[in-house]
Amino acid sequence: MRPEYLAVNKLSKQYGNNLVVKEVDLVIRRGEAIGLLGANGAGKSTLIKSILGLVHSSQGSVEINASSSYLPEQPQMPISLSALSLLKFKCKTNRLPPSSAQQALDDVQLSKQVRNQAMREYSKGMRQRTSLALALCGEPQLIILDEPMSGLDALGRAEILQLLQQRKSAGTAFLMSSHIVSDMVQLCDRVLIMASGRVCETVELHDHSLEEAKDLEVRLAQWSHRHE
Ligand SMILES: Nc1ncnc2c1ncn2[C@@H]1O[C@H](COP(=O)(O)OP(=O)(O)OP(=O)(O)O)[C@@H](O)[C@H]1O
Repeated sequence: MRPEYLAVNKLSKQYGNNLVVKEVDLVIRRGEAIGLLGANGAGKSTLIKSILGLVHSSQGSVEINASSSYLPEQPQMPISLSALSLLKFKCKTNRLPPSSAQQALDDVQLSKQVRNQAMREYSKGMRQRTSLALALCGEPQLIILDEPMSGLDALGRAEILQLLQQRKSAGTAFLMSSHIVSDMVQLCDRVLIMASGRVCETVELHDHSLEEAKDLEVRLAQWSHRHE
């Protein structure tokens, strides 16, 4: 059996009296991609932050047995730097070969000219590609992505999806939240539908077809209505 990269057991998170993540169980193995789907406020980002220890979980346990990286929903970028300087800095602090910086920026298709400009001059899509390059740089075994396609146009989404699929085929594991069901269906093996902090249903994907995407949309709408 493929190694377990992430094991989450009965994880809960409470803000004041508000229980926003409720007893979530989750296992991700090498080469698996798991999607988190849910309406605004369902608890996806809080679950991700609790897994990463960025917020203290109220209950439960998390085991990560892999090198990992994280793309936040709203990355804070040092905009006076260029993407290349930022990636080179990451390589230095993580003891990665300097060539990994150029490689990651090639992978996300940020042009040679743009990667040398200060990020304050970037469009939203260029910033998102830079954030993705940061998450992919050094080829971590487990990559956690909170809304990775945010700000990308249709072609950009297709390019990034293809890149993530290649990494997955090579054994990288993913946990990804997104509102774009069609993207999620193309990459993921399983999708966890969340509503009011709880995983209401786990949907296994088989042929990654349009029909599976439509079925997922219907299930998401049903669960989200029940928890309004
Ligand atoms: N720092 C915080 N303090 C108090 N409540 C919070 C905090 N962060 C999030 N919440 C609450 O937790 C709940 C879940 O929020 P979360 O951001 O995890 O949802 P989400 O599913 O990621 O939503 P979206 O799709 O809009 O990004 C919401 O009710 C939100 O108001």
